[in-house]
Amino acid sequence: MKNIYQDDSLTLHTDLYQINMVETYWRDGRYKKRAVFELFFRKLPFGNGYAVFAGLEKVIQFIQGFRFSEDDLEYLKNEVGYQDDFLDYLKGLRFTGTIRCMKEGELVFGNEPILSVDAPLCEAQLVETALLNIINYQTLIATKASRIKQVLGKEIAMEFGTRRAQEMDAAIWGARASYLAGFEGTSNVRAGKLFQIPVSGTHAHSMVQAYKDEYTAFRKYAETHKDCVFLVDTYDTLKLGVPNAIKVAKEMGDSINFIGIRLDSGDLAYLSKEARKLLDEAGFKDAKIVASSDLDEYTILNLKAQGAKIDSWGIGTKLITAYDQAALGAVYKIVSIEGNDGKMEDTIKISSNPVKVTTPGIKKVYRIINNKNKHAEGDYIALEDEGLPEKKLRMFHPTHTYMNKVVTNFTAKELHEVIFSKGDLVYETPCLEESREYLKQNLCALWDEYKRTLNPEEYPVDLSQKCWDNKMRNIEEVKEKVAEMKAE
Ligand SMILES: Nc1ncnc2c1ncn2[C@@H]1O[C@H](COP(=O)(O)OP(=O)(O)OP(=O)(O)O)[C@@H](O)[C@H]1O
Ligand SMILES: O=P(O)(O)OC[C@H]1O[C@H](OP(=O)(O)OP(=O)(O)O)[C@H](O)[C@@H]1O
Ligand SMILES: O=C(O)c1cccnc1
Repeated sequence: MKNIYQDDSLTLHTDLYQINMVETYWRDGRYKKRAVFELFFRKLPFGNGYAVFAGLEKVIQFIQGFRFSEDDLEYLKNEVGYQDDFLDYLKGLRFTGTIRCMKEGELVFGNEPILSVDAPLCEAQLVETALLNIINYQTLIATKASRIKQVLGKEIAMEFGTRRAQEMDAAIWGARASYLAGFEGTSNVRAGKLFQIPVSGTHAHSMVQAYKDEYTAFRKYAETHKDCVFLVDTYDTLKLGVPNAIKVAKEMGDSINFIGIRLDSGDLAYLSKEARKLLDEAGFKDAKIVASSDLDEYTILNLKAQGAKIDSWGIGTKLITAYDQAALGAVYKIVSIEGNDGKMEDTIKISSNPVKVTTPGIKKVYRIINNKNKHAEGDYIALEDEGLPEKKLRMFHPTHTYMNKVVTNFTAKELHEVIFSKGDLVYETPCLEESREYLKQNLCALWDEYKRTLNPEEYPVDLSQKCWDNKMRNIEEVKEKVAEMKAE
């Protein structure tokens, strides 16, 4: 069936309720009220000690292209039933607000604003869904990839997940997030082209099956390619696969670059150790062993503990689908709104679950770096307009306030950059390589205790005294108001 509408804009990449709320604000005349929303997640994914922020580049693309197309408006009129006057308003709508955000490759923790949108209420509301969609996925995959890299150290990690990804966009942006997080490359050629990520690849079992035997398949491949990694597990890894790879490598000599072999099934520890012996005995001490097959940080760690002789790792399904945790759970919450007198007023959401009570007010996030050892002491969230003490900073846990410390001789690094100012892009986006390097530096400044993959220490994310007092005051005020409303 031919679709009558073009997929020519991303602005409708939102939930219907956002447009419905916007219609209410617009008809009520409230739509231009200044509002500030913050995007954050509550709990670190995978039980990790940190998350890696990714998604800003796509957020920028989305905001720059934010406008309803003629086709979008036609659809909203014909199929959803909005009226012409409201559609006229939507037609002229552009993003005119200010966005502050952490840089890609920043380390991020629970309950701290990654991004804030300060814009007319309608605009801030309409971008929510897309921003969450982008950041939730890319940050999740970057974090998973970083966990895997923590286990691998300097060993090569290749992203192989496209065929198992949740559709094409996920494959592309997941490959980018993995590279940002320290992977050495991807098998996805389009991601390579779009983001200048190194691409590499071996060959599949189908090629061996197409030629019926490994010797012919490897030989034909070697006659057509300089760099060769032969997949040796189609029939019998140690009796047929590896010997055939060695035979072809010897025959072809310097006319090929025999990089090594790939194992994709069976006992990867045992097979890699035995294959290593065969390759060494044949004089191919530099030949590498690549492994793939449902790998993740747990299997890799276990294979290493078994003394597996694997040099390079192809990682697909469990990375690109964030197999053990499907969503990051980031949310977008309003923290301040312009009141009738034009002044900004804090807003709070109360919940019976204490972790779901939001922190009101426009805030800044600082990373407190110890000047002596250059490591992070924790993150400090302060109200936008409060100054930071220069000499002595008291940090305390926002829930367990008895957990506290005084930090001296520190540098407070503000983590938000202004990305859009009054609708204009003012941020110079670093290239992917720079963001990748930035993450490496950030990880160096994080104590190992937060980086281990199993039961890491909890990194402090603290509120300033003013921010904490303000939250408590807001909670009391709302409780009083609720009590009054109940009494009426
Ligand atoms: N020595 C090992 N220790 C722990 N896990 C291993 C070891 N060797 C392989 N694995 C993992 O065990 C799983 C084996 O998967 P499975 O039995 O489904 O198939 P396979 O051996 O890969 O064969 P096939 O691809 O033909 O299904 C994979 O996740 C692999 O990473
Ligand atoms: O295991 P993953 O981490 O998801 O890595 C990607 C997988 O994709 C390929 O298998 P597939 O069976 O799709 O094709 P093949 O015939 O090339 O083995 C490859 O051999 C890996 O096993
Ligand atoms: O190049 C490979 O070996 C590869 C690429 C994608 C998926 N599986 C394997």
